[in-house]
Amino acid sequence: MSGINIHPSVDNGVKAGSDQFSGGKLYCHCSSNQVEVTVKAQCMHNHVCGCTKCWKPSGALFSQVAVVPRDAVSVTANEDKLKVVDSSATIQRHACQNCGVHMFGRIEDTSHPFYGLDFIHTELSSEQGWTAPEFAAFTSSIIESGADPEQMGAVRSRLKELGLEPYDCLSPPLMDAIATHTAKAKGVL
Ligand SMILES: N[C@@H](CCC(=O)N[C@@H](CS)C(=O)NCC(=O)O)C(=O)O
Ligand SMILES: [Zn+2]
Ligand SMILES: [Zn+2]
Repeated sequence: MSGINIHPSVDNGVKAGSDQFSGGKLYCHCSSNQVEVTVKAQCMHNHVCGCTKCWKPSGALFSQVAVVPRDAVSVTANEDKLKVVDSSATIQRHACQNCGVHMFGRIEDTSHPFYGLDFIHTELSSEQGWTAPEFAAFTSSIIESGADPEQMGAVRSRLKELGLEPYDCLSPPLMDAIATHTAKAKGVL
């Protein structure tokens, strides 16, 4: 054990996903009347995120977050418990008002590069087979939640040991995809 709690889903090693997997149900942490979200798709671009906005389980330095097509996501129980955490954010994070867990994040701006994709935390599902996290995003942002800046070398080493290359924004392929979208929107590509 390293003593560094990246996220419970990866702290004992990153488990590979399954090609046959096609989705599952997500549940909030309430002991009764749980919010249930049904996801009818395998996830993509799973990663750990160090930013202050993504929901992290208690004790974890990072969130684990992936995307799925928004039309594959539906709230199938106790939708009345959900509320958008910050309506001014690009990603509208729908959280259970009782336990605080974020059930899905949605982009409503149709011009956004990631419009059409919802953000989900696959550890809210008991099913195995979700695509595994592939990299670490917004690593430096963990400091904004109170992580010791002196610890960053050890955190980045641990991420590399787990095969989660640390970046301080998104991964290069995703940053390239965003820039390509922006360039096309501006007409320079
Ligand atoms: N340093 C900031 C970074 C926040 C940030 O930009 N988060 C990324 C990754 S989730 C993002 O795309 N945010 C859009 C949003 O939260 O709506 C923080 O930690 O709060
Ligand atoms: Zn709840
Ligand atoms: Zn984030």
